[in-house]
This record gives sequence, C-alpha cells and structure tokens, in this order.
Amino acid sequence: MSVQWHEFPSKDDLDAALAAKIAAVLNAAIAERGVASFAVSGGRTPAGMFKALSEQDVAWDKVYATLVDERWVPVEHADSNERTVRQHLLTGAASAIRFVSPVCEAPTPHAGEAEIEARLAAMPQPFDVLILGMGDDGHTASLFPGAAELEHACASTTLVAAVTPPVAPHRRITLTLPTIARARAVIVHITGTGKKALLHTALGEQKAVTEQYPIRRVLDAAAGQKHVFWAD
Ligand SMILES: O=C1O[C@H](COP(=O)(O)O)[C@@H](O)[C@H](O)[C@H]1O
Repeated sequence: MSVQWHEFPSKDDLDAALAAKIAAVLNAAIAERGVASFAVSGGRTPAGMFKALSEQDVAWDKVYATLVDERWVPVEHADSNERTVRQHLLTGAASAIRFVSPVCEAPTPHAGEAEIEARLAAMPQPFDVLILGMGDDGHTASLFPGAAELEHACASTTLVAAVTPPVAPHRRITLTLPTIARARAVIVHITGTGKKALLHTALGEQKAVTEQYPIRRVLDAAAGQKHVFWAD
C-alpha cells in the first residue's frame, strides 16, 4: 500500500500545510470540473485546520462539503461535529461553502439514513478529498471496531450507514467504506505519538493484528491518493 507520510514540527505547521493541501485539491477540481466536493472529520483534532482552511483562497461558492461522520445529536449539542464545522470552517469567505448536513430530525440514524443518503447523493461524487480522523481504537469516520453494523458499513452500496459504537457515546451516521474508497484522495489527519504508533501498528504486516483496525481496511480499499498528515 502506498501511503505518503507528512510530519510537521508543530500542530500549527500541520494545520497550515494541510489547509494549503486541501485548498490546492479543491482549486484543481474547480479548474477541471467547475465544482469541488470534500468531506471532513469531526472530533477534537481538526478545529485549528478548519480555521486555517477557511482563510485559504478558494472559490468557496463552488465547493460542496459534508462530514465523513456525525454523532446523532442536535447541531447545538456540544458533541456535534457539525457544530465544530460551523464554528471553525464555515466562517468569513468560507461561509459560502455549500455545506450538506448529515443529520436530520429523525429520532435515530437508522430512521434518518434514507434522508441523509438522498442529500449526499445530490453532491458531486466521488469526493475530491476526504479528511479522516482516527480514534484510539483505530476507528475512522464512524467505522468502529466491534460495532454490530460494521460489516454492513464496510460492504454496503449505499453512501451512508447508521452505526452504534460499542463504547463511544451517541449513535452515528457514517460514510460507508466503499464511499470513502472511491474518493480521489484520502488524508488521515492525526496528532500525538500514541496515534502515530497506533497507525504504524495498523499498517503493519501481521494480519491478525491489523484486521481489527477499520483505518487499515479503509486505507487498503482506498483507490485514490493516500496521505497521512501528523504532528505531535
Ligand atoms: O468520534 C469521532 O472521533 C474521531 C476521532 O476524533 P478525535 O477527537 O480523536 O480527533 C473523528 O475522526 C470522528 O469524526 C468523530 O466522529
């Protein structure tokens, strides 16, 4: 598997470099196709990068964006990934981004799946770039090890799937593995020595070890460019 690693001396350097890389991908897509589409992760890692990205020179009104996964909570909830995106990315000129929300009023992600599927199907596909986080258990997007819906989410022909994490809070909606794999590029965005070591383990040779990590399954399946952006 060919994964390009990019390491930075600080999180600020990482945020600046990743924001510039994403902007370059989006600008190239706009030049080729007139529009661009991308999806970002939530959690704690991307806030600084979102701010740096919002300050990039991009024709934001030609850009469609969504999240690779979302906790099934209202947008006002402290754990909402969309809340983080709205707070840090959809600001200034970047507020012109055509953001497609991956949550709706349905009581559960299982009940809301069809509506979110229809929303994402209206976005330009495949995505030009996906920014993937990774949890301490090797989950990426909301492809959680041990989740009852994991195999379905890794094989489904749909764009999204509902997932119930075995331990982490909130039911989720996630891009399916095939949807992620079709992206023109995937970039894993992680920080800290623990996640770096975990990703090295997940990308190792011992199948009995590596197969438990969804991040490995995703990177094995990804058809486009694959990058890791890391800082301590
Ligand atoms: O729950 C989630 O966790 C992962 C990792 O988040 P982080 O806080 O460790 O950066 C994130 O990529 C995912 O989008 C989110 O829903």
